[in-house]
Amino acid sequence: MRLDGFVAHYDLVIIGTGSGNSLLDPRFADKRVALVERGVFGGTCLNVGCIPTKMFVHAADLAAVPGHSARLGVDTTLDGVRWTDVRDRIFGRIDPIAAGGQQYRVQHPDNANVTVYAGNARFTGERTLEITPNDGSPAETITGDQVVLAAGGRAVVPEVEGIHEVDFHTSDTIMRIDELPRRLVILGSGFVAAEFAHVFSAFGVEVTVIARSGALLRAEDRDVSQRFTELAQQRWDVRLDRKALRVERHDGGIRLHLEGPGGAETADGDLLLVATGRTPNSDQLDVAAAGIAVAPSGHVVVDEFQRTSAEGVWALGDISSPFELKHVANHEARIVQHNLLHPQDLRAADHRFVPHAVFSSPQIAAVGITEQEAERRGIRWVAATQTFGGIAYGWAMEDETGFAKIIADPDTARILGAHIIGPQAPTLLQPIIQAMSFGLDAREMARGQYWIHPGMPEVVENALLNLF
Ligand SMILES: Cc1cc2nc3c(=O)[nH]c(=O)nc-3n(C[C@H](O)[C@H](O)[C@H](O)COP(=O)(O)OP(=O)(O)OC[C@H]3O[C@@H](n4cnc5c(N)ncnc54)[C@H](O)[C@@H]3O)c2cc1C
Ligand SMILES: NC(=O)c1ccc[n+]([C@@H]2O[C@H](COP(=O)([O-])OP(=O)(O)OC[C@H]3O[C@@H](n4cnc5c(N)ncnc54)[C@H](O)[C@@H]3O)[C@@H](O)[C@H]2O)c1
Repeated sequence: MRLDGFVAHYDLVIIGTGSGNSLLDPRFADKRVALVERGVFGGTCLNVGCIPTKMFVHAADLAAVPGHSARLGVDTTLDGVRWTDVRDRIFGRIDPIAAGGQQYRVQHPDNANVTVYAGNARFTGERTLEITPNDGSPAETITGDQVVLAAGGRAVVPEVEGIHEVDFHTSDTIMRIDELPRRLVILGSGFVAAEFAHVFSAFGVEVTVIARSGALLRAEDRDVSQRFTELAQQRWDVRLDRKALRVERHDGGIRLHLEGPGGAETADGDLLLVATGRTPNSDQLDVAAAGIAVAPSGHVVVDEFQRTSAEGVWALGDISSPFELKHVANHEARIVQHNLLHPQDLRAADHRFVPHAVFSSPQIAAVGITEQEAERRGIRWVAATQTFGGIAYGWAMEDETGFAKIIADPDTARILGAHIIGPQAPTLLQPIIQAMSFGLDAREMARGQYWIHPGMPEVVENALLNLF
């Protein structure tokens, strides 16, 4: 039993068990640590993000095979998609990992120094947090010499009239539904929209995508975004330049009222997926009460060492990073880990060449600047493009839509950016990330090594050769 007014003090308090959980290793064994998690242990990527989505994408890629194999002379048919089997296989593998991770921290002797709080943390003062346990027991106050904010973000729900009166989904819930809908309306046209549109359409669902702007994935290089939009229009009902005005229940599902170039219109679906971005959880943590500065976007402000504006408070991952990507959260976790252990030898995070990939169909991967950005920032550049169809493996596949574009500095030949749309795009991008990170220039990269023939990386080799 805790006495009234009891405050538990720790050397280190970590809020969030996504990337936050990976901070702890045997080097922290002599420290008293509190680990606070209000939701499912393991955070977004494991439970509702990268991992399950890519497991669905893999299944969707298999379901999509009959759509493109016949023109190569291989007739296949899709006999069916056992949605609940797909779903249960995925979460039957993921849920035990989350449960096992929690059990390890709570019960294993390795973690004798760690106290796990299953509850919501909120700052009430400098490095002072009130924890409201999930089980309804009384709130507790804890303090820490060091505090790490790894509390991530959450899906944003836009202010569309009636949205809270219908049963809409976000990426948190759509993967656990009990049956496939006949029709799915997706509001938004970014990462989540592109990946789920592919998954559900490959599984036979009629998908409508509602975009505010004139293209899908418009943060990508303009040619990539345009190509993706053209291809999407062949598979899905894509509505561009639409404003969502109102949503209502209709015919057992939903009806979205839109305003577009052609005036008023509606989009009907059995389910609505809201995919309009994410916001950091800094507000719910009440970081202002601890004197922690926040940017207008809601991201906690950090310096190059991942320190916040408050003494002894660090932040990493989606709560402070506008990239909102797991590899960035992982990198920042390693930096915070080092800096906690070596306060006299702080390391800076490296955000120079942060890549991303969209696991839709086709796949997209990019790193560095776009031509549009180079123009905006007054950077001199040269760009070259290579189609997949123009190299042996892509030609063999009869790929007619994929390409790789590489942007370089005309004087130094340093690579400034790369944008790939087509099969295996994330894998093909990796050597370019490596070249940028280690300062290998485009000429050297193209000519100073062998490229396996006829391997798909020849698309990168030829884009590089086309540059100079
Ligand atoms: C559908 C989807 C697909 C994605 N796919 C990819 C991908 O393919 N590749 C990629 O790089 N990134 C992907 N991401 C992004 C990636 O998941 C995130 O960047 C990453 O998980 C962020 O990690 P984090 O540790 O910062 O936060 P999280 O993993 O979100 O962890 C934060 C934890 O803090 C807890 N928490 C929050 N507030 C409190 C509080 N007040 N008290 C106690 N606990 C709290 C939360 O419950 C959560 O468990 C995807 C995201 C989504 C939504
Ligand atoms: N493969 C990956 O790495 C991956 C996959 C999924 C998600 N994620 C991460 O999760 C984050 C969230 O993904 P997301 O797709 O929700 O966000 P996003 O920022 O990629 O896209 C949001 C979309 O919603 C639109 N939008 C915003 N407000 C709107 C409104 N009021 N009405 C209509 N449309 C509106 C935007 O124009 C944009 O198209 C991303 O930032 C990404 O970093 C990454």
